[in-house]
Amino acid sequence: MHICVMGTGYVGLVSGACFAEFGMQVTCCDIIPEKIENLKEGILPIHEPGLQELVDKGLREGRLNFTTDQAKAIEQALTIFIAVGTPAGEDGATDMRYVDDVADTIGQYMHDYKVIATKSTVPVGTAKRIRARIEAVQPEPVEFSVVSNPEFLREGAAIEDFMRPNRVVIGGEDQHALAIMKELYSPLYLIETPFVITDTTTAEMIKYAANTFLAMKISFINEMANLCDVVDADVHDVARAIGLDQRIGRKFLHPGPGYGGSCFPKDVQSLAHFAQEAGVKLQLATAAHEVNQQQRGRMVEKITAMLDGNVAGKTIGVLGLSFKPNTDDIREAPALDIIAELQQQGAHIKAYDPVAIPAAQQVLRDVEYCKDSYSTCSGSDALVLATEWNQFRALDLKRVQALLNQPVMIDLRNVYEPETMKRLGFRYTAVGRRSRQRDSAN
Ligand SMILES: NC(=O)c1ccc[n+]([C@@H]2O[C@H](COP(=O)([O-])OP(=O)(O)OC[C@H]3O[C@@H](n4cnc5c(N)ncnc54)[C@H](O)[C@@H]3O)[C@@H](O)[C@H]2O)c1
Ligand SMILES: O=c1ccn([C@@H]2O[C@H](COP(=O)(O)OP(=O)(O)O[C@H]3O[C@H](CO)[C@@H](O)[C@H](O)[C@H]3O)[C@@H](O)[C@H]2O)c(=O)[nH]1
Repeated sequence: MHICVMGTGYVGLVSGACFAEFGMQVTCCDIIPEKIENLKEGILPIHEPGLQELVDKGLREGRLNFTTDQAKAIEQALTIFIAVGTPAGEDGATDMRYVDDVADTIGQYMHDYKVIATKSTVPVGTAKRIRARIEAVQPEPVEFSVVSNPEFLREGAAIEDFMRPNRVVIGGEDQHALAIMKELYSPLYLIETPFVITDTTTAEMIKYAANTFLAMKISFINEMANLCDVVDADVHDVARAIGLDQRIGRKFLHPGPGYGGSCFPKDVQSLAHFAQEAGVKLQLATAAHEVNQQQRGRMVEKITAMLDGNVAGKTIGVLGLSFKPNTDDIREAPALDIIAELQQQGAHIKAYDPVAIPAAQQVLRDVEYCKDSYSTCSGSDALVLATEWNQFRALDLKRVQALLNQPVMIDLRNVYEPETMKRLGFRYTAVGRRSRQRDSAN
């Protein structure tokens, strides 16, 4: 089956490469010519484990193509996936311009029946909006189906998430389109993937409900961690113990500097915004967002407190710039806001990230970018662990201590054990970790 994917960001590239791996004939389109020229040569715009191998294979075996020729790609395909960005607009509303443009392009170049499947995260009502736009620009009326097929992949684990999803959600209004969609995902039946088949509006709603619930879990544990800090309890034990209750679950209860990335921050706000437009006030979504915003400020306070209340003139080494490990994506990365605030307060910043430095250089000025963790420590008055890349989990702590001007570490991802750090002679703080020796009963 021939499919066309509109957009070569994370979702477009991963979906395209994975559908090609499933045996489909895939054409990925973008409006940025140099991106497409690079992709034709196998040069990827993003760092995602496993993606290079899949793209190389798809190109080599002729199942994966890249083009700016949208007319031809639309003409050839039976199913067209929309995978363009839906960034936050004003007041948390979703900026729909890219989705609208794609719908117009599809309408213009469509000459026979197509299934138009939205993978972008879009506000409730978008399927109807896409239908109306296509009908308005079609040169002559041609039948088509609009389907909502939200994507749940995580950056850094995108291939695995696409190939072995917890579920596939397909929202559609007619059986013919649903049958075509099920056929596309048929390899997943072999691994007994649950399919949720529903209407388009419900499918659109599911994506926001999932992301907002996960964001709420993170904000909840961050609030618990902040309280643990004050009452000297240990949030790891709290998270583990509550998570062992299967009704709660252990995942997404890691405290830290708050969630970042291109999804949770914008999607939580977008849900609250379109709910409000529908006359419904979503207090939990709003609270999750507010807690998340405040968490970054709290991290700055933690760092400042470890430097005697004043960072002016001090050098702070920061490990990790991307919003999470295994990606070079810095969209809404907590590290960036924290660095900007520390700079505002007069600190000099040294920073290292395994892959995100080129992206960070575009937005963060006056940072001394380093070649590895140890050169970041050298001459710094404190070390901040901002993103939990694996290589930061296994630092030679004796060497770190020797290189720092003073043995101060602020671990925003709770990678190290407070007691071990204390034993090694560090002045160490984390997020919600108990700092004094445990009771003898423990
Ligand atoms: N990033 C993720 O992990 C993830 C996961 C699930 C869902 N989503 C959702 O998927 C969507 C895409 O996210 P992303 O991170 O891949 O986006 P992105 O912004 O990284 O990439 C979007 C791409 O679309 C291209 N584009 C814009 N207009 C176009 C047009 N008219 N025709 C063809 N291409 C066009 C852009 O040039 C860009 O390359 C968003 O709605 C996002 O919320 C993202
Ligand atoms: O216990 C946790 C788990 C995550 N995070 C943070 O939350 C953010 C998002 O992490 P994650 O969900 O792993 O990455 P994303 O790639 O943003 O994926 C989310 O957003 C995607 C886009 O909608 C969805 O497809 C995924 O299902 C959803 O997990 C990151 O800043 C993490 O550091 C925490 O602070 N604590």
